[in-house]
Amino acid sequence: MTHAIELLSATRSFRSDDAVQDVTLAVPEGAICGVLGRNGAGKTTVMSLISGQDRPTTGRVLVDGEDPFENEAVLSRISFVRDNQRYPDDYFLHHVLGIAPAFAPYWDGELAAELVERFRLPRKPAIRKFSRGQLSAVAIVLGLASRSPITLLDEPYLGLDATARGLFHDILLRDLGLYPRTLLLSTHLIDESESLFDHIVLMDRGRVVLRTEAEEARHLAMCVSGVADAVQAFAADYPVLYSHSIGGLQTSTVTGRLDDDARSRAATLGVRVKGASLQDLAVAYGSGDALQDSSKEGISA
Ligand SMILES: Nc1ncnc2c1ncn2[C@@H]1O[C@H](COP(=O)(O)OP(=O)(O)OP(=O)(O)O)[C@@H](O)[C@H]1O
Repeated sequence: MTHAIELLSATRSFRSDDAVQDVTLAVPEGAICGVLGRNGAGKTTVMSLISGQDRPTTGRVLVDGEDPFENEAVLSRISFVRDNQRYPDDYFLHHVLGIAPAFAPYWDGELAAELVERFRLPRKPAIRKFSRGQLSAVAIVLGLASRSPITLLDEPYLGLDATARGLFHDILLRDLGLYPRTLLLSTHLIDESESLFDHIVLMDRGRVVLRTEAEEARHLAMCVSGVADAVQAFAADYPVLYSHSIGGLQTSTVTGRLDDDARSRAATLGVRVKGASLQDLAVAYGSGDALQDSSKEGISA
């Protein structure tokens, strides 16, 4: 399998703190990879390393098999659109759209025009006066219309209304179908974007705690809830990722497939069980309790 992006034991330290620690991951060419994790987990730092805007303190980052840092040939194939993209104070939308093709050799003006129209982006006022959602829409226009073989979208949904989010999904899938490329997307709106991903990288405190194909993630774990004693009896058979209790009730996320055995055991014990969603996994791994378990699982994308 050809990997568009590889990180090999990459660490990025700032003074004594590691923003990203010993990260190893590989994203196959043409995949849509969700990069998930709590605030400060290291998602933006990973994208900065991949886009050559930053360099690992130790370890390696490879894009199409090469170090992207100061590598013009590689950088010309990457678009990195951040959540806090800055524009000059006097810039209007037409300035941004006018200058974008100079930085994006695969730029498609027709797609940009369609997105501007469908996101209802105004020609006036200046971009600095745009609402939070309009700024996100500008970032999406740049990210999608660049048609870069490697596209990194860092939290593209901030402030976007539900219609605009649906539009983004539709156009993203349509355009990637027509012009396949490798896409990394970080988001906290996990439930909404889950269906987009074919790979998942889940980070916590600078480390990758789970990397897997999205399909596998759907069968990785179960959430069981009910009276604490019964939940604990059920969970005794599985590695527990995360538990929380209120009063005498408990919910636990446990590693294991929701199969007929699990269902009948849950029925016998009188607890509710369901397959863990990606959001459930993100909560479980983000609790910190699951760090050791995940490395034991040895899950890899
Ligand atoms: N330039 C820097 N100097 C010092 N610390 C930094 C720097 N950049 C990032 N960090 C730290 O590295 C950690 C990871 O930050 P990062 O922005 O990658 O997280 P994130 O997962 O993108 O978070 P969020 O979801 O809140 O955007 C944070 O603790 C952050 O404070």
